[in-house]
Amino acid sequence: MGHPRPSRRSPTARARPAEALALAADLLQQTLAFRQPPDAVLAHALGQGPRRVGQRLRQALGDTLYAALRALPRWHWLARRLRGEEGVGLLDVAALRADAPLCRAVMALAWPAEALPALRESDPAAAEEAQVLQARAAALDLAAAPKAARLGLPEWLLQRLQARLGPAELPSLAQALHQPAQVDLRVNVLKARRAQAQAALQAHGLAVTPTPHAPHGLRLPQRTRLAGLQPYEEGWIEVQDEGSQLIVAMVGARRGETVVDFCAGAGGKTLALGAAMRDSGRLYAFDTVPRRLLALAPRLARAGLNSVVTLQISGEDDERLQRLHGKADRVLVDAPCTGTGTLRRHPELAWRHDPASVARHAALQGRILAAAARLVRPGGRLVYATCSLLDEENEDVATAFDAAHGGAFEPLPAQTLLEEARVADAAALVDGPYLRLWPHRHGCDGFFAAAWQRRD
Ligand SMILES: C[S@@+](CC[C@H](N)C(=O)[O-])C[C@H]1O[C@@H](n2cnc3c(N)ncnc32)[C@H](O)[C@@H]1O
Repeated sequence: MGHPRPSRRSPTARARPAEALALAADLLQQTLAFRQPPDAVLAHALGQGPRRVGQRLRQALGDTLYAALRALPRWHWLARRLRGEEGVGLLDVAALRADAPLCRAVMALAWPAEALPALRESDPAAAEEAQVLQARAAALDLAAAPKAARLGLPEWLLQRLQARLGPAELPSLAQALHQPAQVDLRVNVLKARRAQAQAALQAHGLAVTPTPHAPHGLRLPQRTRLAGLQPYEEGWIEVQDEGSQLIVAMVGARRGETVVDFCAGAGGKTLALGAAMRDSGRLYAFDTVPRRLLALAPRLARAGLNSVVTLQISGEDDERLQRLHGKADRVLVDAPCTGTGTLRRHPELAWRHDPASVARHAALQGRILAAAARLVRPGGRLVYATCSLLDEENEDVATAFDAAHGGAFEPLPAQTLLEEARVADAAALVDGPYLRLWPHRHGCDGFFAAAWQRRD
């Protein structure tokens, strides 16, 4: 059964200051339609129309939308209990989206304490409403709520994570996934050394420290505007999570080699591979989505990379790939995945995916990995990576590849590859032969990587 589509009108067009919570509810409804990510919903809704929303309210609405998405089943359970509903079941996202008053209550409950002054300033009645709801919710006993509400993640995801980590560790993972992420930077070794970039950023007053593991990484404690700063404008640094940097370290690309970034997207890892190759040899960046590859061009220019060849492919079986069969020294498959390792940054992904989409991704991942493997030369290296937390997209894909290609590809232990790349404390980053990063254990996004060498 279909649900009413959210209004296509810009909410700002009818938002008076007294309607801040209605606007908030509208933002949540639009986000849960999954036509665009929350940042785009916010930019679209608040960035045009009569500017009746002040800067402070804008910021507060953004913070609240993310806070709501991060623990959605908890707010949903509380909101329905406050409506007097007993025995509230699991969150049904489509039903929530269709229920504007419920969305309003969810946003009121999720409104962070530090953002309440901004609400009070622009809409005192809404601030009063939020405070009353929050006080009433504080009197409810969350212990009676389903586990998904207590931990703030969907049931299907919790089941899988619990099977993997056990019940004791699950709450600390859930808590870590609900925290906003820090900002990691990768120093572009073509242009600067890490200490040099750190000093330059500190000169701008930024509290930047080296990342614990990645040799070229720096960490900022929170989101910071980098545009306009000399180290950024001159291409010394690039925003990249430490986990992504560690995946590139596993590829071990060197000067003069032929390297393929099979799922390059907007090229986060391509840029790091190009720097590792000192802009020599040949680096191919493939993707099926042209708009992503287009976004790569200015980033290549800023990073000073000339050796990258971008190619939009129709899919993993594009015939033009045959020319590269058996030729590449290294192939990275940074596969399309559910992104469950990045929920700190993209909390909406928990609500966009379900077991069926996990299965679809796993099937696609297996096909892409098998196709990409054909490009590896004898003695060359293949790396498969995801930013998913789920075995189905990680170990299961690697194991299925072993079963089908074990005669031709020998698994390489991640720890050895990381140590060769001068990654600090590599032993803490691996699980068996694989790189396995968890937000609550390693403080970065969740990542997985497996590597093989093609037998001669
Ligand atoms: C995880 S993202 C890549 C992120 C990128 N490597 C980075 O570091 O910024 C996966 C990418 O795979 C692309 N993709 C999806 N299906 C593909 C296929 N059959 N062959 C190649 N790329 C594909 C998607 O368009 C998406 O950009």
